[in-house]
Amino acid sequence: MDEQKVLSIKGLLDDTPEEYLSHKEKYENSIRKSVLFYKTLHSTEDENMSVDEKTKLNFRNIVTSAIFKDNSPFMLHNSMFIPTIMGQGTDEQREYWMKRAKNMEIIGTYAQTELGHGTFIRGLETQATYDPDTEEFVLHSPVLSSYKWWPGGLAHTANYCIVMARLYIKGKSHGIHPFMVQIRDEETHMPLPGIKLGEIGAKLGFNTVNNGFLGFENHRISRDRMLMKNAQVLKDGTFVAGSNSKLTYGTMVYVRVLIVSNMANMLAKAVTIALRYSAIRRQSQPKPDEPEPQILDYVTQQHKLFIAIASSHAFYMNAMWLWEIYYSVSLQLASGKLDNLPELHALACCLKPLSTIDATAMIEKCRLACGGHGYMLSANLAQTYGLATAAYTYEGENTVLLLQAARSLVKAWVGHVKGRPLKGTMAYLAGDSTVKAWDGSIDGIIQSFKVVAIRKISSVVKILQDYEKSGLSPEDAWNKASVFLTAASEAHGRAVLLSVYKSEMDKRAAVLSPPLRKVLLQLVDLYVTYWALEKVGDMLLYASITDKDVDELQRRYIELLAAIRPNAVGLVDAFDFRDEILNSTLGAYDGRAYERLMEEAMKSPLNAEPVNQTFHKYLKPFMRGKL
Ligand SMILES: CCCCCCCCCCCCCCCCCCCCC/C=C/C(=O)SCCNC(=O)CCNC(=O)[C@H](O)C(C)(C)COP(=O)(O)OP(=O)(O)OC[C@H]1O[C@@H](n2cnc3c(N)ncnc32)[C@H](O)[C@@H]1OP(=O)(O)O
Ligand SMILES: Cc1cc2nc3c(=O)[nH]c(=O)nc-3n(C[C@H](O)[C@H](O)[C@H](O)COP(=O)(O)OP(=O)(O)OC[C@H]3O[C@@H](n4cnc5c(N)ncnc54)[C@H](O)[C@@H]3O)c2cc1C
Repeated sequence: MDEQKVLSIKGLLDDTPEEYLSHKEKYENSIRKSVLFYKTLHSTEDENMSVDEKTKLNFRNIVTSAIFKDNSPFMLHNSMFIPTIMGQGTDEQREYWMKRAKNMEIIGTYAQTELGHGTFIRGLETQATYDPDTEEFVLHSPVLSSYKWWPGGLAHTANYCIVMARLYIKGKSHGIHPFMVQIRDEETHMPLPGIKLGEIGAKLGFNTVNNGFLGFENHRISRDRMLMKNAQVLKDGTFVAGSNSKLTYGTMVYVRVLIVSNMANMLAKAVTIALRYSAIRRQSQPKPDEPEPQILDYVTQQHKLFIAIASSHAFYMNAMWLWEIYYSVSLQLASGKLDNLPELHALACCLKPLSTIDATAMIEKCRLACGGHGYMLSANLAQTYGLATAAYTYEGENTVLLLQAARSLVKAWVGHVKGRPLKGTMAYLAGDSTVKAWDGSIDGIIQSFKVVAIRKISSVVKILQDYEKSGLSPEDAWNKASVFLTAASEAHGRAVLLSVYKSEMDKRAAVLSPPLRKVLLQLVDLYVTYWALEKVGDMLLYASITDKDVDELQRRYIELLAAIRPNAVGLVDAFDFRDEILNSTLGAYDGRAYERLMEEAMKSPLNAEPVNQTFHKYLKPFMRGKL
């Protein structure tokens, strides 16, 4: 998709900064722009795109959706409504609904979370009771906590949604299943009878995504509205279970993978803004007889920012690698082969949390690295933080996902001890976990991260087993050990992130020009060295690092910062964000940050007049003692 084509759409870019719009105006403006933008985007995506093209388009979608400084009310339509139809619909359901959805004849969302439940899907309370007499499902929200709460676009935008509801047949629950539900009249957009809709209110970010609530009062839908690829309800009410009840969770795995690439993009945007600003900002005078230096020449500033460049590369390489796994597992699922699904689930449950934790922290560090001007909304760093930090919670709250990954790691380790073979990304757990002497090479450090993971997983399994031997139930033992279960998952995730980044770069290095190869491998070295220093406690405990080795690592880290400095601006320019997409007074390519700050300041409605009407109404009487 050509960004120039998108950006040239008349009216897409705001002349009035969104910051000065009301909550309602922000939403209305975002709808206006989404329609403008979507007409262009829509004409460029098709079924036959390659994995790489699709991902790039998603990547570009993500990049381009940044135009809004927030996300679009159409976001869930693309990122969950359509994927759920694809993944959960029968062939005929896909045929019918995909045409309508891709043509934007209907706009959908994905309604799973309720006021009372987000994490615990099996606790969802929205009911879908099958009526064999009319061959319909009756959707009902029995109590307030069963209202759907959070789905993007649900409040005023979508007219259809996938509702994840508990299926009841003849009084028996058959678990959570996806239902295609029309929620608004296609002509009038009025909520249909028995449907209550509204917006959940202002949030830290996502304020144009139109997150809403949805309540049902015995609302009837026909039998063919249950998406029946993985499980079916026959006309007479016979329930036909799917091969694996977790297949209904498939969309969430897809989005978790999408989030890893989204974090690469968000972080790239933030560090482009902060680093370009750091190149033009001059401050302080360490050498009395010299001009104020660029703040980018302060090594502390390089420490704050260069890791963000390397992390964006690491997330992107891991995301591309994970997409390949996702697509191959999806093909296997289509032919009924399920045995690689647990590994994909575990990987997504590691990489989504780690990429969102790191990206959120590093985007905030990019903001802080810009001093006072980083605090301006016109810098677009606070909004970028708001978008990124949401991903810590949505699509599976990070702690919960790390515990899911721990579940797989514990199973793998216990199986390994009993002689069962390990496979895929967990195969390294069978490796030697005793490190005789520290190996400070990149591969040596990555190996040390694998040793740390092995040791943390084996030790938390021992804790679990000791608790169970002491008489604790498996559930209580699990809860007691859960802090160290998440730590073991994080260690596994770190080992995956590091080794995949290195191996994916090695694959690409062969085709790079020597200068480019040198710079990109410096970033890999920086990333590995940074994390070895961040996790020096684990290295001391499990990888036989000595204080001399740490001293050497610190010097290497400082030298790497110095080596990367000359290419730092070029590295963020290489992310190739157009100014309109960065949408930042500090990050524009021309470096005119001060002029842009002033231009944006003058757009404040308060600057329309020299004296605000409150002077005469309140201040003057107050100052004259007349109030
Ligand atoms: C601008 C103009 C318009 C155009 C658009 C342009 C742009 C468009 C696109 C780009 C936009 C830019 C950004 C894109 C980024 C993406 C953002 C998308 C927005 C997302 C918004 C948020 C949506 C949501 O949050 S949806 C709700 C998500 N909710 C959750 O994730 C809930 C988390 N909870 C769970 O998953 C489960 O409850 C779980 C797993 C915690 C427990 O499940 P359980 O049933 O209780 O299982 P349990 O008893 O624990 O047993 C576990 C068992 O099951 C296996 N398992 C679990 N889950 C899965 C799975 N998913 N797949 C496979 N297997 C699974 C697990 O392995 C265990 O197995 P065993 O150990 O063998 O028993
Ligand atoms: C910006 C945004 C957009 C969203 N969009 C959508 C959407 O479009 N559609 C949709 O359906 N949902 C959406 N959600 C909802 C989101 O999926 C849920 O918020 C998320 O799944 C977390 O569930 P929760 O909010 O109930 O938190 P909870 O699960 O209540 O988590 C609260 C705390 O409890 C802890 N906790 C919970 N369970 C466990 C456990 N088993 N072990 C240990 N600790 C636990 C968590 O770690 C956390 O610290 C969105 C949320 C946000 C923030």
